[in-house]
Amino acid sequence: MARVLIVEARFYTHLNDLLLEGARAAIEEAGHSHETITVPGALELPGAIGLAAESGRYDAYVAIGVVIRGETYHFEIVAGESARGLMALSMDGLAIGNGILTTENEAQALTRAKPTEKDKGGEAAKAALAMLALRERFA
Ligand SMILES: Nc1c(NC[C@H](O)[C@H](O)[C@H](O)CO)[nH]c(=O)[nH]c1=O
Ligand SMILES: CC(=O)[C@@H](O)COP(=O)(O)O
Repeated sequence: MARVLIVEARFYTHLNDLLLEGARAAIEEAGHSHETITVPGALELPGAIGLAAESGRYDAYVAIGVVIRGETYHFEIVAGESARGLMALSMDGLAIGNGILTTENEAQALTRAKPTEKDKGGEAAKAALAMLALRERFA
């Protein structure tokens, strides 16, 4: 049984709850265990996963968050840098699924967060487990 850490950036509570529902369902359906920690925003997700990875307690990681464009360039920073940070950790060999929504508006985020619609939380969890299986194949 794999130990999966879900790291959520709780910036939009109702959207995160939907993403978490999908991610947890996917992990449980695959027969693995999970726990969840919370950080303030998407920019903190890569750092939190990096810290957790140093503990050696987890086999895979799912990043959950929602970044919705506002009035300034900050969207590009938050969306781009959180993704870049996760990619860097993945290239270091961590099994990570990216469930950070980056959307123009809340309606786009909602349809992607709902497990009954695009289920991006579940998709990210499945991606993390796929990368874990791949790592075990090459071990
Ligand atoms: N605007 C959004 C943010 N911004 C906050 C940053 O992620 C970060 O927590 C802050 O800059 C302090 O370091 N975060 C999101 O997750 N979603 C947003 O839409
Ligand atoms: C993605 C963001 O950082 C955004 O929500 C912040 O909004 P604004 O650009 O209007 O400050």
